[in-house]
This record gives sequence, C-alpha cells and structure tokens, in this order.
Amino acid sequence: MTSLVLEPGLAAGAPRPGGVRVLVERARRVFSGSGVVLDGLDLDVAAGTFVALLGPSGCGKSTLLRLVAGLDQADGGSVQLLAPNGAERPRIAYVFQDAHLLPWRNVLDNAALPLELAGVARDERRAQALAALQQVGLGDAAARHPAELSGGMKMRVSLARALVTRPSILLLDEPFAALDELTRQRLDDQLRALWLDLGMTVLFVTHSNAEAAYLAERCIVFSRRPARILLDTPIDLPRERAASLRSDPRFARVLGPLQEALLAGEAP
Ligand SMILES: Nc1ncnc2c1ncn2[C@@H]1O[C@H](COP(=O)(O)OP(=O)(O)OP(=O)(O)O)[C@@H](O)[C@H]1O
Repeated sequence: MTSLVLEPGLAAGAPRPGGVRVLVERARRVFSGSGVVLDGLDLDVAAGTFVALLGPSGCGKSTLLRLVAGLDQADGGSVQLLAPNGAERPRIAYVFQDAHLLPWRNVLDNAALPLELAGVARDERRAQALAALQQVGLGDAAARHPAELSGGMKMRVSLARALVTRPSILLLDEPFAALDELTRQRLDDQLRALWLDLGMTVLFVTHSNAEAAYLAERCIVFSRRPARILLDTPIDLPRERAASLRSDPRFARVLGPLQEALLAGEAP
C-alpha cells in the first residue's frame, strides 16, 4: 500500500455516478437443505447511502446481496433497484472477499475486463481502466501481473475493476476480511473516500462492528437465519473520518449497541 490520496474522477468531465434506492419487500428465500434463509425481509436503502450489514455466520447476508445484485431470485416478495430519474438502468458492481483476478492478464487488462465484456473499444476501455486504477492509487502498477501484487493491491485492482463500470450500486461481501488489520484499515479509508467522491449506494457485508461503524452511515444487524433485523441504526459520526476516530470516545459509543445486537444475534 502506498498512496491513499485519490486521483481526480474516473474520466475528465465524467458525471458523478450517484446511487440507486434499494427496496426489499417481504423477500423470501428458501434453499433445499438449508431451509428458510429470508422470511419476509423488508429493507429500504436511500440512494447514495453507505450501509453496513452485520450478523452471524450463515444468517443470509450474502444471500441478500446476491438477490440485490440479481445473481439470485427471491422465492417470494420483491427486490428492486430504483434509479432516481426512473429511466436509467442501475449499474451493479460486486466485490468478493477474493479479488478473483485473471493471473495471465496485467493489472490494466484485469481492471478493463467488464468494459471488454461490454464491447467497449480497446483504447477507450484502457483509458477508463487506467483512470479507475489511478483512483485507487494504482496508476503506477498498470503493467504488473497479479502474482507481483500484495493482497491489498489485489483488492484495490478488484475495486478498480468494480469502479470502471461507474456503478450506481456497489456490493461488497467481506472484501477485506483476508487482509492484515493495517491494510484493511487503509482500504477502509480508501473505500470511504471513493464513496464520498462518487456517491453510489454501497452495501458492505462485514463481521467487524468496528469496520462497519467506521465506514457506514447506517448499520444493520441481522439475527440468525431466517434473518430478521435486530438493529437498524444511523451512525452518528463525522462525515470526514480518519484513523484517529477509532480511539475517539464517540466511536466507542457507536460500537456498544452494535456489539450488543451482534451478541443477541448469535444467541440461539
Ligand atoms: N445456493 C445455495 N444452496 C443451498 N444453500 C445455500 C445456498 N446459498 C446459501 N445457502 C445457505 O443459506 C444460508 C445463508 O448463507 P449466506 O451465505 O447468505 O450467509 P452469510 O450470512 O453471508 O454467512 P457468512 O457470514 O458466513 O458469509 C447458509 O445456511 C447457506 O448454507
């Protein structure tokens, strides 16, 4: 990890992507073998909000994310993404815990992959991918291959690959869980800065209440499955957040209720 300073926007003069509203109504998902995972879940996320999702392992967080992404279908109820102007199709990006980079492609071509799949011309997609890499502080690493990168750098390539589509919603499923604590905190800072800059809706799954509180404007804690919302709380912390906040008494006050809800969620 080197610079955390953000470069200018994705492409000169490009509009801020903004965000979409997520409206989940009575969503139900049942898996044979696992049983009922979501049983009438309601959730309404305003466009452009950064929301952290917490809850016990196996409660259904990834299932919810997959429904929002359209990678899976609910068995009942509905999951909608609503663009503010109604007309625009939501652009969805998904970041997993594993960076899932193609080892034979360099960093630039990995970041450009979604544009290549969308049929964007070579020069244009490379220019946009480079802008996205600069945005995550990896402009200098464009010619390297994944094997030459640290875990944190790989995740930043994965983020750049997600940003290159200029998403109106960014879904992240424990993206930094496998990284060391310092790298994770730096990436948290970078992700939050990107969100402040770009304004997309973010749903971020994590097992860390500290990471959730540091990143999000709103935290939701689920029970064991079928996932019920045990706590849905705004995070009352300054918009600009820095590492020093982690040792601030205000931060500890925010963590308390999250921890309590997490413990309640683990209880049988
Ligand atoms: N495709 C599937 N087929 C069968 N069962 C599934 C499928 N996907 C998820 N499940 C089950 O649904 C439940 C919820 O899984 P999910 O991955 O959503 O939980 P999670 O809250 O994200 O867990 P973790 O925090 O451990 O990642 C689990 O019991 C899981 O085994």
